[in-house]
Amino acid sequence: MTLLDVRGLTVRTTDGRTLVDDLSFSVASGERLGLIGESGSGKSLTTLAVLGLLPDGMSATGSIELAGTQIVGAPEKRLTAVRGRDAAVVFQEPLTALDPLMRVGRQIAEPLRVRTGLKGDDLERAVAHALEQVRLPEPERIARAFPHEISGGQRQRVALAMALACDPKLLIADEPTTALDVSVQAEMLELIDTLVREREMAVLFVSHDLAVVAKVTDRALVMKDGRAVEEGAVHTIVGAPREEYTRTLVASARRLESALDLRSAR
Ligand SMILES: Nc1ncnc2c1ncn2[C@@H]1O[C@H](COP(=O)(O)OP(=O)(O)OP(=O)(O)O)[C@@H](O)[C@H]1O
Repeated sequence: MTLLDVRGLTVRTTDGRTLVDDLSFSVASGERLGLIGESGSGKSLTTLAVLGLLPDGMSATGSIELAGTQIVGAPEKRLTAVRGRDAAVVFQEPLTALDPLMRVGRQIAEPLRVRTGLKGDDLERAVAHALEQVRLPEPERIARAFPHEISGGQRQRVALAMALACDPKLLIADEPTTALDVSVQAEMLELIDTLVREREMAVLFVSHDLAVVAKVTDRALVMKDGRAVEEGAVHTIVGAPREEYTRTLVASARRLESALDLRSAR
């Protein structure tokens, strides 16, 4: 069953620049699609459009159907109902999602309360459980902390716990490991992979890094200058890229990988 169906999506600025150009793709329930492309290719704007979160001065045309709801042109009330329940997002920078002045536990409690109706001690236990699920040690301590009192990797886990709190059908992950130290990137990727598999959740995974996309997704869509260049199974894209641009991405991922191998061998 199709969960997300994007047809002819075009994002323009009010001064007439086209940043996403006639893009079409779909994601089935439980499927994992990677959006890959260099910086500026339009990946983030595409995911923001899916959530109806385009910045001021930009508008979308075309069609985005998410779990049966038309997002393009939808009133804010309809978008609020969709966010969290049908699709939730983890951004590159966890502080985007977190309120700096609110304790972590309260930030997770709010979406949990809305979805489950839990209160008091039950809600507190559910918060601790949500923190344990993203493998945070000492959940009670983390729940009492403010975002600046925990590490970047822990903050990203908290942002993931918030995104998962409403049990969305689609998780959008926009470069979720890019801002993290290399040492915790692999752990975070593994965690996202495990949690979405357990929940049979669909994923739209955005990255400029083909190696990362290959780890978490089944299919990938390659974007360049706001357009789709190539789409297919990840192993086909990596093993036999058809387009010149994709070949360049694959080659640079290989170069990086071998450079890292050389470094770790030292
Ligand atoms: N708020 C904005 N105002 C004007 N132009 C923007 C804005 N946000 C993005 N753009 C432009 O839109 C294009 C696509 O940006 P987008 O952020 O979607 O790319 P991306 O592929 O996600 O790259 P990155 O990984 O660097 O975020 C770029 O040319 C960018 O400069």
